[in-house]
Amino acid sequence: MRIDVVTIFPEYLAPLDLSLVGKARARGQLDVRLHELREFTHDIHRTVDDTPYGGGPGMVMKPEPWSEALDTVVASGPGEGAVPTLVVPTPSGRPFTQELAQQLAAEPWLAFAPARYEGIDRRVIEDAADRMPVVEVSIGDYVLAGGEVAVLVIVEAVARLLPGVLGNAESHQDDSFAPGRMADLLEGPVYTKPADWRGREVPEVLLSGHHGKIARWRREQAFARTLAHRPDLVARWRREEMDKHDLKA
Ligand SMILES: NC(=O)c1ccno1
Repeated sequence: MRIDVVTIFPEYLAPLDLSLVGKARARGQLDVRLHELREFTHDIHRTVDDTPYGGGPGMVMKPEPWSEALDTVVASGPGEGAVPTLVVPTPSGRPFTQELAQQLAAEPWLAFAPARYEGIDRRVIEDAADRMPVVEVSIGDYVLAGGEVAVLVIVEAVARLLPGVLGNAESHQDDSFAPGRMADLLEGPVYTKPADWRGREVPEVLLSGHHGKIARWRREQAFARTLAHRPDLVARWRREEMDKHDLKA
C-alpha cells in the first residue's frame, strides 16, 4: 500500500517511522510519502489560509495550494489512470470504524488531507471528488486542532490489517469490532504470567487448556463488556434478532 499525506506539519507524522508502521515501511509493505503543503504556495509568506467568506471566526485553508499538492500526488502515481482514495479527517465526516478500516486496508493507495484552522475550502474536496474517491472521516465526536493526529490513528488502524504486518496473522480476527464473530462486540480482558500477581489470580478457565470452555468464557466476557460499555451495540443485536424473527408489528 502507498500512503501520501499532504500537511503543513510533516513533523506531526514522525510516529509513522516507529513501531508497527515503521517496520512495515522498512519491509516495503508500506510506502509512506509526506508532502509539505507550503511547497505548493508561490508567495513570499507561503500563505495557506485566508479569511472565511461570509465572515466568522478563524481562517480557511486556500484551495490553490491544496489543488496543486493533490495534482502532484496523483501525477506521481503509477499512471494508467491510477488515483488514490482521498481520506479527509474531519469532525463532520462519517465515523471511522473497524469496518471502514477494513475497507481502506483493501485499497492500494490512500492519500490524506488533514486540515488545520477552520478547514479546507469546500471546492478542493468537490474538485478532488471529480477525479478520485473521497472519504470524509471522523475519528470521534470531538474537534482537534488539526487532522494530522487523525491521520496517525487511521493509518495505524489500517496498516495493522495489511497482510504480513501483524506477526500473528490471526491477531486482528478477535479484535473488538472485527468482522465475523466479534462484529459489534468489545474484546474481553486478557492475562499473562504470572498466574498470581499481588494476590490477583488469572481466571482458572484460562489455565484449564479446555479450548471450548475458554472460547465460551471469552465470548461471555465480550458480551459483558459490551453490555457495560456499549449498550447501543446491544440494541443493534436486539433489532437484528427481532428482524430475524420478523417481530415487526
Ligand atoms: N474528530 C475528528 O476526526 C477530527 C479531525 C480533525 N479534527 O477533528
